[in-house]
Amino acid sequence: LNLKKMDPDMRRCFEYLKMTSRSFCAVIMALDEDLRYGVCIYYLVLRALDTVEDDMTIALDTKCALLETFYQKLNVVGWNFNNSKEKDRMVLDNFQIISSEFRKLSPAFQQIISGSCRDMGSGMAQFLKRKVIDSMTEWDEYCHYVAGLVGIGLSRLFVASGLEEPIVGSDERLANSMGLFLQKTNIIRDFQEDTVQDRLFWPREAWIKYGASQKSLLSPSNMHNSVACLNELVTNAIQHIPDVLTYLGRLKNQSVFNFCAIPQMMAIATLERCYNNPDVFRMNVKIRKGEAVLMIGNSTSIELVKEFMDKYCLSIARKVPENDRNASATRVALQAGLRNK
Ligand SMILES: O=C(O)CO[C@@H](C(=O)O)[C@@H](OCCCCCc1ccc2ccccc2c1)C(=O)NCCCCCc1ccc2ccccc2c1
Ligand SMILES: [Mg+2]
Ligand SMILES: [Mg+2]
Repeated sequence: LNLKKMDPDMRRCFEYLKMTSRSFCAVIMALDEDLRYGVCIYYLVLRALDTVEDDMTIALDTKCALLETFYQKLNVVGWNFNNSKEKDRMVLDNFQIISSEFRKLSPAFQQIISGSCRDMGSGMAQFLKRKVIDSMTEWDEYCHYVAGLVGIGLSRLFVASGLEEPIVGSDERLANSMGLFLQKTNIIRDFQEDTVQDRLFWPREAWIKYGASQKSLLSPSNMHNSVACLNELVTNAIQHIPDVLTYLGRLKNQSVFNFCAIPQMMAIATLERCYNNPDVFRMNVKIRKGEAVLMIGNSTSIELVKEFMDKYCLSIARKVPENDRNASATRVALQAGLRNK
């Protein structure tokens, strides 16, 4: 990456990427040239939008209006937002740098990124007004807005760049599943830290069978039920694996494949660590660094990815408790993931 040749504003955008994304920075930097710039700006624009969504100090009506109109700020020269208290507020404080680089992208890239931001902002506003996520269908809907749309937008960027075939961008169900698998894994893993901050992302239709409220799953006396609820949500998430493998199998460009495969590998490894694990209710369960490094080196072909996927699905299958009420559903979901050999 030739930081010398790059204009100073774009250099600053890569700095913001490094500082606000632990898990996506390296894989974005590894993308082929023009995709790298477009995806970096795409990330920063949506991270800025998400930082507004996450900021509990912004009044509800102010926040909803800002989320719904945020995409228009991409064309307001000099606009930024410096009232955020969030950890990633630097992308809002310096939004005018990000939007100035956005306006240098190709019209095709600009249209994809702006449309994605518009749809995500309106979906986020919709869910802010609902307060809780009720049914499993609403869980899929929320994850569609905050992550499925990213999979769809990225797929369109891959096609617009000429590096991937049209079907990658037109099959929105598979692209959506790429996002849902990642976001559901995050929501499952982040349960403890989200719940103590009163951020409720676990669907009521699931936890209502195991406790009086999402918070009640934190109480040690309820641990058997809490773990059963956790296992039910992991079972729901692994149902996206066949779509993920089909999507990855269609990719032709090596840098695009690595960019798409590595986050999915991190997700299945995280789900394997979370499954049937009471630590999820005490701390943020992380995969071991060595394991992550091993996966990154071995996620370069669909055959290797399928081998890794099988390894983790078998490891989860070995942990399924006989008396878990979802045991058979979990085994069926794991079989579907394995059958995709
Ligand atoms: O605040 C935090 O630190 C975490 O926030 C989570 C939340 O608030 O729920 C939550 O915020 C979601 C709203 C903003 C989405 C920002 C994003 C993320 C990754 C990208 C990767 C490439 C390009 C653009 C991207 C945009 C979050 O970051 N969840 C992590 C999972 C999101 C996955 C997005 C995604 C979807 C499909 C993909 C397909 C291939 C490769 C990467 C993919 C990445
Ligand atoms: Mg966030
Ligand atoms: Mg958020």
